[in-house]
Amino acid sequence: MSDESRPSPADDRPADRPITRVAAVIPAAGRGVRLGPGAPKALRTLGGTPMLVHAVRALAASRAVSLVVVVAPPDGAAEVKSLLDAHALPGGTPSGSWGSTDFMVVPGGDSRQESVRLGLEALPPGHDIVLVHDAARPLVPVDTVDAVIEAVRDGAAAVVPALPLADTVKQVEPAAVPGGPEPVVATPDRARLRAVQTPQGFDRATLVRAHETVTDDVTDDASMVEQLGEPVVAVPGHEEAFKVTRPLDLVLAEAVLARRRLNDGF
Ligand SMILES: Nc1ccn([C@@H]2O[C@H](COP(=O)(O)OP(=O)(O)OP(=O)(O)O)[C@@H](O)[C@H]2O)c(=O)n1
Ligand SMILES: C[C@](O)(CO)[C@H](O)COP(=O)(O)O
Repeated sequence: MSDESRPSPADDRPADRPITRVAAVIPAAGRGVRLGPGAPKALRTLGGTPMLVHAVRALAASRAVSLVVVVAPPDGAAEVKSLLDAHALPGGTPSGSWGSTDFMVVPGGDSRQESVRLGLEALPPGHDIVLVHDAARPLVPVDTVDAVIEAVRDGAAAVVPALPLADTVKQVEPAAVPGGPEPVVATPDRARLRAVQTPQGFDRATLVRAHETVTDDVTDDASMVEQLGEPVVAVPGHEEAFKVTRPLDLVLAEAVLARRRLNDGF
């Protein structure tokens, strides 16, 4: 069975635990400059299917996720809506819904942070847990999505999936001339560092407050919650939740998809 259709354990909660509805915001408005010339990154294909469709399927694979808000390129919301309608899950679901997961599309902004904020503003009431997931991480396994949801349901205000580093990391000073040697000033203890992925999961009120309060340009939502002084916890991430950023990442993503298809026999 594929990761896209595998049943999700995230709803197997004890009977006394209240149901908390989960929504996901998928920022997909980036241009993909580092990937090179072409369509906006989220609309480029992997295995013949747009990256964004893989990402929405990955989130919708969790039974806990009842709404996905896709944040499209600023002038591309209608195109993205048509694309998602055309790729709705098999079974003849109505427009705007993939199985038991509804979706909506809103236009994004100039930065990831602004796009996430616009997605959050569009969220209807009734979803108390919000995941934020990069469209550029199309192959995240459902078990990782569910682990993040579980940690928020267990009481964490902010949760990030994260992996230990494979490389030693150096802190450097800027080079004297562009492209020149960069003086190394420190080697942080790798054992205490993590590479952070998405989906990141939040208590909705905390995430909204973070986006209302923090004005610095930051690269992930959890760091905004850190700036509020609220605790953020890391849970194990997954190698297949990597971000498609540069051309070589596309090669890896195609290989992962091909392996899944071989394993699943389709
Ligand atoms: N104005 C922006 C910029 C980024 N993103 C989204 O944020 C996620 C992570 O960003 P990144 O991988 O950096 O994507 P791009 O900004 O498209 O890449 P680049 O920096 O190479 O242009 C992606 O899903 C991207 O679509 C967004 O919604 N709105
Ligand atoms: C949110 C993120 O994917 C966590 O690793 C990352 O920070 C996005 O960074 P980018 O520079 O926008 O690719």
